[in-house]
Amino acid sequence: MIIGNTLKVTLMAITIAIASGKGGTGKTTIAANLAVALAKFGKKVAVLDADIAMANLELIMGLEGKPITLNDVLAGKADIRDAIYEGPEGVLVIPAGISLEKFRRAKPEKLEEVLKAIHDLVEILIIDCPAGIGKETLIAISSADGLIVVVNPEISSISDALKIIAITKRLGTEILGAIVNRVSNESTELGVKAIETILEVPVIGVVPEDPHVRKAAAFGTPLVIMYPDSPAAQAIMEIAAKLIGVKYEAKVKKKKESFISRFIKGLFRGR
Ligand SMILES: Nc1ncnc2c1ncn2[C@@H]1O[C@H](COP(=O)(O)OP(=O)(O)OP(=O)(O)O)[C@@H](O)[C@H]1O
Repeated sequence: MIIGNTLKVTLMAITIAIASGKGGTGKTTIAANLAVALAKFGKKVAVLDADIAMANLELIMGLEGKPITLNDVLAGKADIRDAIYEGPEGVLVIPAGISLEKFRRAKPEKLEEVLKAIHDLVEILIIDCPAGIGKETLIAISSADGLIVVVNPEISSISDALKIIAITKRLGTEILGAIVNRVSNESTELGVKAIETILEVPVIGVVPEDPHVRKAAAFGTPLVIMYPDSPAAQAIMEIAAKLIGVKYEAKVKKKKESFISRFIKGLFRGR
C-alpha cells in the first residue's frame, strides 16, 4: 500500500517501477542500491531488470553471466523460478541477461505474468525499466503500485521525465515522486524546487554526483555495501528509510574548514 510517498508494507507486496525516459540518468544505480538499502532495513526485496537490451543491473549486483535470465523467461525457454538469484543482503535479483539472440526472441507481453510470480515472494519488488517508453516500460508501470522517476538536474532529463509522468497518470499508477541524481555544485542547471514545480511531483531524494558510484560498479558491489559512508550511498539510505517510514540519521562528513576561513574567523574573534 502506498500512502503519500511512503510504502506501508503489508502482506501484499508493493511493486515500484523505476523509470526515467532518458538513458543514463542513473536509474539502474538507484534501483539496485535502493533494493539493497531496503534490505538493510530488514525488508524482503526483489529487483528485476526489465532493461532486457542493456542488462546493467547484474553488473552492479555482482551477478554477471548467470545461465538463466529474464530474456530466457520472456522467450518462453525457462521458468521464472530458475531466473531468480540471491544477491547482496539477500535481495532477490532477476537479471535481464545479455544476449542479442535471446533478446530478439523475448516477448515483453510475458512480463506481466513474470511480475505476478515474483510479487508473492517478497515485500517490495523493484523494477528497473529500460530508457524510453517501450513495451517493457509500459507493462512495468501499469503493473506497478507506484512509480519513482529518476532525473538529472538538466532540462533534457526533465522533459523526458514529464513524458513518463504523463503516461503513468494515464495508466492510473501512483507516482511516489522523483529522485534527482548526479547533483553537483557545478552541474545544477535546475534547482530541486524548480524540478518539483515543473514535474508537479514531490522530490523524494537528492543523490549527489559521487565518484564512489562508478568505483563500486567496477567492483560489481552495490555502492551502499562497498562505500556505505559515501555521500551517494548515504543519500540512497535516506531515501529508502523515508520510503518505509524508518528514522535514519545520514552520516554527513563535515568538510574540513579551510585555512582562509579559519583565518577570517580568527580576525573577527580578535575584535
Ligand atoms: N550519483 C552518481 N554519481 C556519479 N556517477 C553516477 C551517479 N549515478 C550514476 N552514475 C554513473 O552514470 C552511469 C549511468 O548510470 P546507470 O547505468 O545507473 O544509468 P541508467 O539510467 O540506468 O542508464 P541506461 O538507461 O542507459 O541503462 C554509470 O556509469 C554510473 O556509474
